[in-house]
This record gives sequence, C-alpha cells and structure tokens, in this order.
Amino acid sequence: MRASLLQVAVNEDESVDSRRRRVAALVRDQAGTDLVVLPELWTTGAFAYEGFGTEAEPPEGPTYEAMAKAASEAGVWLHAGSVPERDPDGTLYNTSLVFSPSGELAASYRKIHRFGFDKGEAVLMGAGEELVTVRLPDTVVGVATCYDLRFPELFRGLVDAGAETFVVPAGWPERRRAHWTLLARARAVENQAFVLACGTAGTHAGVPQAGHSVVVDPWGEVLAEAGPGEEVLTVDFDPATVAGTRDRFPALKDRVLGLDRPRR
Ligand SMILES: NC(=O)CCC(=O)C(=O)O
Repeated sequence: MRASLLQVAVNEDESVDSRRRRVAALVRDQAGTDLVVLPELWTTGAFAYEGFGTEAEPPEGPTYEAMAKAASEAGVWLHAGSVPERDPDGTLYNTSLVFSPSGELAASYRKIHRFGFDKGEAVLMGAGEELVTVRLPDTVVGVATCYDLRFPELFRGLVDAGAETFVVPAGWPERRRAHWTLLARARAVENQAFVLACGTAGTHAGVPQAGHSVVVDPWGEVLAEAGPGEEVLTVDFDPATVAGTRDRFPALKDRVLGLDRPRR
C-alpha cells in the first residue's frame, strides 16, 4: 500500500483560497497513491485561533468540495486533514474529512481532545464524542488528530474498533517535536499498528511548526520521516503485517484492565 503524507506549509502570507487551490493540485499530483493525508487545520493553521471563527466552514463547505473533487480526479483515498467546521447550531469543531476515490465522504471525525487548556481550540471549539474508523481496501484506518496522540486510551478504543493503521493529521509545534516522534512510535508499538502522522510546515500565529511527518511500523520502526519544510512523504507499507505481528507477539490479548475487561 502506498501512502503520501502532504506536509503542507501553512504561513500567514498565503490566503486560505490560494492554499486550498495549491493543496488540491498537490492531491491531484498523487494519482496512483492508495492513501493521501493532509495536516490538521491546514486552511487556517492550528494555532491561528482567530481564523477558526472567520474561516469556519459548514459541513459541506469550500474545502469539502475542493478535496472531494481532488480525491475523485486523482482516484485516491484522501484523509483531507481537518478544517474548522461550524455546525448548524453554530458550534465549531476541528473536523477531519476522509474521501473515497470516487469523491464520496467516507468518514468525518471531530477531534475529541482539544488542545489549549484555557485558550484556543479548547475554548473556541466543541469536543468530538465518537471514535471513527474507516475501512479501506487494504486496511482499517483509525482516525485521530494531533493532541489526541497523547491519549493512549483513544488508540486502544480504535484498536478495539478494528483499527490497524492510525492516521494522525497534526499542527505540532517545533518546540515539542521530540514528543511528536516519541508518541507516534509509542502508539504504534503499544497497539501493534502502523502510524501515519502528517505534520505541518511553516509558521503561523508565531508558532513554528515541527514538520517531520513520520510513518512508523507496528514494531516502532520509523519507515520514513520528513524534514522541517513543505514536503510530500511517500512510503510503501504492507498493512497485512499487522495481523501477523499481533499473532506472533499477542500482547494485546494480555490486556486485563479497561472498561470492557474483567479485572484479574
Ligand atoms: N494542534 C494540537 O493539537 C497541538 C498539540 C500539541 O502541541 C501537543 O500535544 O504538544
């Protein structure tokens, strides 16, 4: 299976419309890839909080339309990263969109763990409540977003829902890059799954982004890692190895704690 992580540069000198057109062209250039991934909040920037309200889109807004069209034209599965969504009652969400190669919306995920503590996303946006997986021809994808990466229980829930490959779009700052790579590897190892973590390049709201998109295999080995700038990180991997890994080293079956398991 071939995946391309589009590590898009998000800077304030480019308009949202211009970046949307540029990203759609990048997606179209990935024809022949099985899965294309974009970063978190790439239209506005994950730390450009003032853009959340002004650039928020209805469920089927301009980014939805542009990405659905690009996925269809390229004939690729597209995790289109996330956009600030304004739902009919006016609540904002950090919403990821996954499109099929025919341009149909296959899944959407509202980020559960909002980043910012007492400001930004944690204050301006509502929290998602549902775990989301989406079945691709070669794997079941579990969807998470950026700060979600710090919550292993979310990934265990996705494993229990059948996930074999985690796709994690992000706007992760350079100053915490060490955590980014460590957490991506940890989620891969503990869940014996692939992790496709797509970061952002550039600087927005004064926050330099880490870039360093990374693909990790179920043993925690980094298969590919981008640099700091805008880059397309393409990697071939075999999702079928997840089942074999879990059979050969059945640690997940040894779980005794958790909401749905009896305590010994
Ligand atoms: N956009 C985010 O969720 C940022 C997360 C982050 O900076 C961190 O967990 O550290």
